[in-house]
Amino acid sequence: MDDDRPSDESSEAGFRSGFVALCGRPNVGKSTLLNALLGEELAVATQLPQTTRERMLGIWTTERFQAVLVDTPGIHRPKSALNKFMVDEALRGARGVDLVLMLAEVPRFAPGPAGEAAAADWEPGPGARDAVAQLAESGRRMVLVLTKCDLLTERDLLLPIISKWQAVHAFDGVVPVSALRQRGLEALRAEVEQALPAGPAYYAPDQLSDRSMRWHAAELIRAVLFERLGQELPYSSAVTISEFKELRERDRVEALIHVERGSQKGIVIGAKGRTIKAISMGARERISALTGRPCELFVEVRVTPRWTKDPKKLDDLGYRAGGAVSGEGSDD
Ligand SMILES: Nc1nc2c(ncn2[C@@H]2O[C@H](COP(=O)(O)OP(=O)(O)OP(=O)(O)O)[C@@H](O)[C@H]2O)c(=O)[nH]1
Repeated sequence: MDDDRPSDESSEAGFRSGFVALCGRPNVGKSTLLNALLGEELAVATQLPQTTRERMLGIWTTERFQAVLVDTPGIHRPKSALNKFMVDEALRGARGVDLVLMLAEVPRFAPGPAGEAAAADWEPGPGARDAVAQLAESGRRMVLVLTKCDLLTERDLLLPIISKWQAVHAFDGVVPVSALRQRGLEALRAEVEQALPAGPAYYAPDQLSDRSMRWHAAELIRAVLFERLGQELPYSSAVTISEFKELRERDRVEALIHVERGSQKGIVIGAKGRTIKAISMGARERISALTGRPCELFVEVRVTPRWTKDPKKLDDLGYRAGGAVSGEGSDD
């Protein structure tokens, strides 16, 4: 990345700073890890794969370093224009960083001898291997982060899993974590610190993300929408904010949920408007928790036919290639 930091003579000797990409297949737990490291719900984390659509910078500042975390959409084989956009975003996110964290979920095995036998035969899947191969092309330092380790039935299985991964790629380090249980985060912190070059912070120490509250509000509404309707409304919805006003006592937010068909609009609204009401209430609480202020939220549902298929409509809804990270146009 271009170094556009102002020279800061007052920066502490020994302070480090730089960029770290969080990469991996969809649903491996990138957003949950980012939120665990930052201690806030900044990135949308749901049970459904591919809920992260655009890159966002999470700013992780400690006494010793500032790591600018690039949360990328999952790397997968794209079919639609939206999916292609997401994969391009992920690979773009890995370019020019100081460290790539390749996240992979630990495999799950039954306890006992049957599980041990299955573990002996286990190999990382073709999708994850593809992702590693694509990321390796960036030539960056790459650490494997084995996620969701709380789901591992026996700790003894960890070493064989790690050696199978090391046969796929010579990673610069391997860190098992559980973001949900806050385990392994210290070891990860040490890996990150070690990979960052000496230099002053890029952002103010209290800044948590490069995105506006407006953007986070749309993401949080999308998170609630996915949680409530994920199975019924897979990936055909988008959220835009038509107004975000900071009033004296509260924020006033007007949002549009875009779906592709009239029938989907009916699902989002629900019988007697119950679903949309529940979505608004849930999202209002989450926005308030992030801003620390009361929030008044108005949500409307609009049909935008075929928006996931049409690059022009993606652009209109804010999924703009390369536009997610400010000042990075020269990377494209
Ligand atoms: N048990 C367990 N579940 C986890 C952990 N981390 C994440 N999960 C769950 O895994 C699911 C996916 O997590 P996300 O953080 O949304 O994954 P992601 O990689 O950002 O997903 P994409 O949006 O597809 O890129 C969610 O249901 C999380 O609660 C963990 O440490 N342990």
